[in-house]
Amino acid sequence: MMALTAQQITEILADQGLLISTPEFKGELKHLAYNSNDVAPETLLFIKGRFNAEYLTDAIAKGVKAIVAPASFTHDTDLPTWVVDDVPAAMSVLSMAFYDYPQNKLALIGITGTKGKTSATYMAYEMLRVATDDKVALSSTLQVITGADPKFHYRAHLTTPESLDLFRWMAEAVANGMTHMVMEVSSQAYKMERVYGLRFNVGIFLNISPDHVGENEHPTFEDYLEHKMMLFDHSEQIILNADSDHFSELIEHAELAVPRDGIWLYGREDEDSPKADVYYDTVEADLQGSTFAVREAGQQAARLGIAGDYHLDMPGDFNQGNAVAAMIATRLVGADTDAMHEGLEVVKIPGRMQVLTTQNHGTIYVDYAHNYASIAALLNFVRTNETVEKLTIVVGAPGNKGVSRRPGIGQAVSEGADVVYITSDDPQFEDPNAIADEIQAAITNDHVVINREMDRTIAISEAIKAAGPNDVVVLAAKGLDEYQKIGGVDTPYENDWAVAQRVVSELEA
Ligand SMILES: CC(=O)N[C@H]1[C@@H](OP(=O)(O)OP(=O)(O)OC[C@H]2O[C@@H](n3ccc(=O)[nH]c3=O)[C@H](O)[C@@H]2O)O[C@H](CO)[C@@H](O)[C@@H]1O[C@H](C)C(=O)N[C@@H](C)C(=O)N[C@H](CCC(=O)O)C(=O)O
Ligand SMILES: Nc1ncnc2c1ncn2[C@@H]1O[C@H](COP(=O)(O)OP(=O)(O)OP(=O)(O)O)[C@@H](O)[C@H]1O
Repeated sequence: MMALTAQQITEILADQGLLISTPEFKGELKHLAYNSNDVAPETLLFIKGRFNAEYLTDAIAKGVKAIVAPASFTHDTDLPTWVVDDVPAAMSVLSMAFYDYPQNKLALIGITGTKGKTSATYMAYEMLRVATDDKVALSSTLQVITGADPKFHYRAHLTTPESLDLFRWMAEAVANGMTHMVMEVSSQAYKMERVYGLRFNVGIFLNISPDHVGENEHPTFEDYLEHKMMLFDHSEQIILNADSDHFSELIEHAELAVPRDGIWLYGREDEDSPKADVYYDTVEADLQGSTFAVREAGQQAARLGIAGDYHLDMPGDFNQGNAVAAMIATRLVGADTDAMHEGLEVVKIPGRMQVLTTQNHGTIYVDYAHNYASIAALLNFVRTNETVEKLTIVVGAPGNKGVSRRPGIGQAVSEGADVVYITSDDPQFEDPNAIADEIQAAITNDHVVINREMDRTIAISEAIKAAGPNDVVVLAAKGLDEYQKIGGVDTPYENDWAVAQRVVSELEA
């Protein structure tokens, strides 16, 4: 049974330089929690975030045995308390000890980037499933997977879980015989110390663009970038996109963290990528997927042995870069090229670049793109296909969240689309029409035909009806979300994919 003695707790916290004071307590703790609702007898509770005094009363009623708290947390109980400098950091180091350092029994890949984390994570996961005969765990925005049996597949709540949950899941993965794990690492994970003290065998840095700046996120872009780059400091080997914005800052930081022969740069052939080790280029592409060639430049890269042509059964030229990063990572943890070929043939990512091909209404994409960088990348990809006549996008922006994304969405539409249906997307407490005004204000290209329809189902239906056989309709930003957040309530919504399928089957019956 998993447990920590009071002495172990004191030693670990002192070793990490986190300890301010130790209780006179000699017992053992058999459960860890950061939420009062999760307290059982013999629990050590972490007091973090905007912890309310009532939660402690609740925890005491449930039999909490001791707490780890910041100096600022005062309470008039005689509960044994470890006072620490930094509770999230303490929670991470104590959780890994409690679960007996499961990360040491897993080859661990961490993936960061403004865009493509989920996609690259699922690609690496599929390749490693083949390579390890299904002994790979996964942690992503969509799901956590700790075993091949679907009973070990959980719905995720955060991109990177709280440290306590992460180490518990890792331990479950180890107990289930998993040997590898792939996980998304958000900048928030570093900021909130959810991965404090965790080392990755391989860290992937996909790209960085302005996003995630605002209330509850990062105060500035520099803060966002700094936290993302912390993955370099915690990785044995680094895979870095040579075409990323801010590349010179990225490589400078990476080289401080890891020797050059532990850094793998990848880039697109035609981008003039600065001295990449691995180059890739499109051989053939259509609206469903692509074949791309991988070339190794120089002796270091040749050690990988992954040169050749690969087929990715998923659209979007940006997904080739995600795939190459994932390929290098899986190679470094033991996958062979057969596993890569097979994994890339089968990978599907819920709500990301899902394609519906119709007879008379062209090709429809359901995709999660929801900021300038991702919508621009998506529209640009469709544009490069010469058979496409009219490009329509259905898009909105959420209320009370990511407000700075609205002009970016308008700009991407202005640059790339022929027709737009501006609609609602989780309006919350705002008026969707006012949000639409902000998007519309940034559509300065007269060529773009603008429609406004705040009922998302109707907007999708009209966009598809108006599309001809050589057109493309992009349903952006909601992926497979099955609700609209309206006035604080998750209001059921059919989901973009289901609406599109229904509309197409009605039209083409
Ligand atoms: C900024 C941030 O990381 N916030 C997270 C953090 O909030 P917090 O510590 O302030 O928690 P809180 O909800 O105020 O509650 C305080 C404490 O009281 C406890 N509590 C609460 C209720 C109760 O009845 N009893 C009780 O004990 C809570 O468990 C918590 O420990 O801990 C909560 C759970 O413990 C998280 O749900 C919450 O994520 C918020 C909701 C969130 O969505 N964060 C976003 C910004 C985020 O982290 N996003 C990134 C992705 C970004 C990207 O794409 O790059 C991510 O990794 O997901
Ligand atoms: N490398 C990339 N560059 C630009 N856009 C991308 C890239 N990869 C994916 N996208 C676009 O971004 C969308 C989100 O992709 P994905 O979910 O993989 O990213 P993410 O980093 O997990 O995003 P988020 O942090 O928003 O959850 C995709 O649906 C696609 O439109």
